[in-house]
Amino acid sequence: MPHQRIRAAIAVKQRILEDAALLDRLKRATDACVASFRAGGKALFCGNGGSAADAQHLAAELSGRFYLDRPPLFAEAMHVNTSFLTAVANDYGYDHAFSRLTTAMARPGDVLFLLSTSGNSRNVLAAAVAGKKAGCTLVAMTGAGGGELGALVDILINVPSDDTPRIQEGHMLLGHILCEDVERRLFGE
Ligand SMILES: O=C(CO)[C@@H](O)[C@H](O)[C@H](O)[C@H](O)COP(=O)(O)O
Ligand SMILES: [Zn+2]
Repeated sequence: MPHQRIRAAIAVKQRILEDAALLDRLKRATDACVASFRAGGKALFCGNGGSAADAQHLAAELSGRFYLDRPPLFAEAMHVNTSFLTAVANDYGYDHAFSRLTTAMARPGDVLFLLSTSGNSRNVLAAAVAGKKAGCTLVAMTGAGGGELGALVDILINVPSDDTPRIQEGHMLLGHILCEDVERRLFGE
C-alpha cells in the first residue's frame, strides 16, 4: 500500500517534469506575482480543507520568508480570520466566504490563487468571479481536468492527476517553486 502510493506520487511528479506547457504556465504565474509585488500589489490564496492549509502555507512563504532574509511581501490566505469566515458563512452562506473577502481586499493587478483539486468548489468559483471583477490575475491550481474553474481563470496550473492527495502534493511542489522563483527574482543577488 505505501509503495503503491509513493509510486503514484512519483509518477505525478514525473508527468509534471515532462509537461513543458504546464511549467510555462507556472512561469507566467510567477511573472504575474513579480509584476504585482513590484507595483505594490499582493497575492491572495483560497481553498478548502487540505487546500486551505496549502493556501496559508504558500501565503506564509511570501509574507514571512522563504530561503532569503528579505523584506516581507503582501500575501494572505482568505480563510484565516475565523470570525469573518463563520459570520459570512452563517449570514450569507459558505459559498460567499471567499468572494466577499475578495471583493473587500482585491485590487487591479493583484494575483488571486484559487486552489481546488476538483475545480468545482462553489466558494472558490465565486471568488474567481469576484476576483475577475476586481481586476486580479486569476491563477487556478486544480487537478488534471481543471473543472469549471479552468474556464474562468487566466492561468491554469492543472496537476496531471485525478487523485485529490496526489494533486495537492503537486500543488505544494509547484507552489514552492513559484515562491522560490518570486523571492529570487525580487531579492536575489
Ligand atoms: O485534504 C483533503 C484531501 O486530501 C480534503 O480536506 C479536501 O481538501 C476537502 O475535501 C476539500 O473540500 C476538497 O475541495 P476541492 O479540492 O474539490 O476544492
Ligand atoms: Zn489531505
